[in-house]
Amino acid sequence: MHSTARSRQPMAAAASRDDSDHDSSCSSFSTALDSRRSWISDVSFGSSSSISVRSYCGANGGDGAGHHQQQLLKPHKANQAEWEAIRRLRAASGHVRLDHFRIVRRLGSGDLGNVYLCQLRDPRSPGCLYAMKVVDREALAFRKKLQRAETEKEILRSLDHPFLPTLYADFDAAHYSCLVMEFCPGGDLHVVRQRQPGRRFSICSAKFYAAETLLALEYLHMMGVVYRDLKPENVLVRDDGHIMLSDFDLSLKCDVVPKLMMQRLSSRLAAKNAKGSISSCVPPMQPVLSCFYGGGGGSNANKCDKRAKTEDDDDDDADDQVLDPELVAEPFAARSKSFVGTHEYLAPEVISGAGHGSAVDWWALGVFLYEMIYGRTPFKGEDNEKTLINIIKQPLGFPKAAAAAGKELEELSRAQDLICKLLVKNPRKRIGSMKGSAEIKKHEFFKGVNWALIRSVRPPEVPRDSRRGRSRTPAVAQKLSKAARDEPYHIDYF
Ligand SMILES: Nc1ncnc2c1ncn2[C@@H]1O[C@H](COP(=O)(O)OP(=O)(O)OP(=O)(O)O)[C@@H](O)[C@H]1O
Repeated sequence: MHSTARSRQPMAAAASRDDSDHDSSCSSFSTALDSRRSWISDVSFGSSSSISVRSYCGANGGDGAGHHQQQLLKPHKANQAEWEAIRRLRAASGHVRLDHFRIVRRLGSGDLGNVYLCQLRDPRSPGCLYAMKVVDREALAFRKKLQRAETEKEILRSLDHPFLPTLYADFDAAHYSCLVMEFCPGGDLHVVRQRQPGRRFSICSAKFYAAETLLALEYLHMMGVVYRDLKPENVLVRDDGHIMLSDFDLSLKCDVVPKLMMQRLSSRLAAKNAKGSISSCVPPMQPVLSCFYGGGGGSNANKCDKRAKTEDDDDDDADDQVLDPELVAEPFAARSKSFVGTHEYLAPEVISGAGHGSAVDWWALGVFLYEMIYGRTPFKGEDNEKTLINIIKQPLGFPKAAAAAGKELEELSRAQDLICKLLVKNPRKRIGSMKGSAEIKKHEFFKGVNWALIRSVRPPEVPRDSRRGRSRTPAVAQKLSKAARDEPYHIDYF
């Protein structure tokens, strides 16, 4: 259905994506737009107490002391070469500036600006590569999209998670704003999928990518960010094969108040948990998802099934229940009427304009999982308008299973069950809408996923250079001659 990666490039024109407030009625849909393109027509609402965009520094930012502190506090990046190189630079020059970098090539273009691969001119940091997003503030102000760029910057500054981008530095140069982030050499999941047999991921690969994406969304929700633009094109692959969710210009930032939710638990299980014995299918220090390695998983899974059944049986015994508190940090109060996202991934409540919150990300996770497994999105119509009608009206269906059998078939039916629960049209009845990610993580499809150690799992695919143990640095960037290091930079390069 989506023949090539090219056909899914965002279109250049984006009349409907701006910061202006707009009634989110269906009449504003442009059916000519690429259905894979993200866009926004924004009316945010809600009680002012529930939505507040926090400002981390002055409007024009710059790599100054204002948010220095914030950029130094990235525990996940401790000892990482790229991070250390930027820290050294800051210590030596006080600021990070455009002329500290050499642009290697353009990585891509988005609605807001261009992204370049670049490297530091500092000879002490050979091979440190970065992705620099450059936006022309004057042009954006003219197109009324400056606020989106500011929101993206603000969100990026606040992130520190292995599956989300690290903002190493941000600064202004003339009327350009530059964001220096991690470079992902593995491309995006849309492109990666095109390379798979039948242009579909295996269930195990889909499970891996969905699990990491779920963790990224969980963290974002905990930070009060509703992502609103999940699609394979926005899931980039790092040099180690793990994912990085990118592109936050459509995200909604709001306050989140963590809640203690009480869940019913059998007294036996509660006692077990209290002793530190956590119910899990995978032994605590086993950094694998069994299905990625074939062997060994089956027996584990069987045991797990049996244990789960025993616990379920316990749960059925109402006299034997205790209440177990569970911390849920989900931006339940977030509400927006923006018509925002990518057509094929829009949740029904976005289309109806009834107002939406964080449940839109769980809907999008369902579409994402569906597309990874079946190679197409579930409600795609002949044009954008038909796609939107299908999302609202068409019941969810699955293509006939191809040659799946045995364990693969079992996994497929678990995946289908999760997709059904994520693609519930009523957001209040959708999985995740009551207890956030915790509810989804417990679904049978993710049985065996060691959430805490998924970072140590070998991903389904690792970008070629790193797998061979070579530097992932492209040849062009590996050795920077003195002349290249010192060559003047031209702001009109952009
Ligand atoms: N950190 C990165 N590493 C490698 N490539 C990147 C990185 N960030 C972005 N890119 C590439 O640059 C392109 C443009 O990125 P950007 O975040 O501006 O946009 P986008 O998703 O296309 O934009 P939008 O949806 O906002 O129009 C992406 O499609 C991706 O291919």
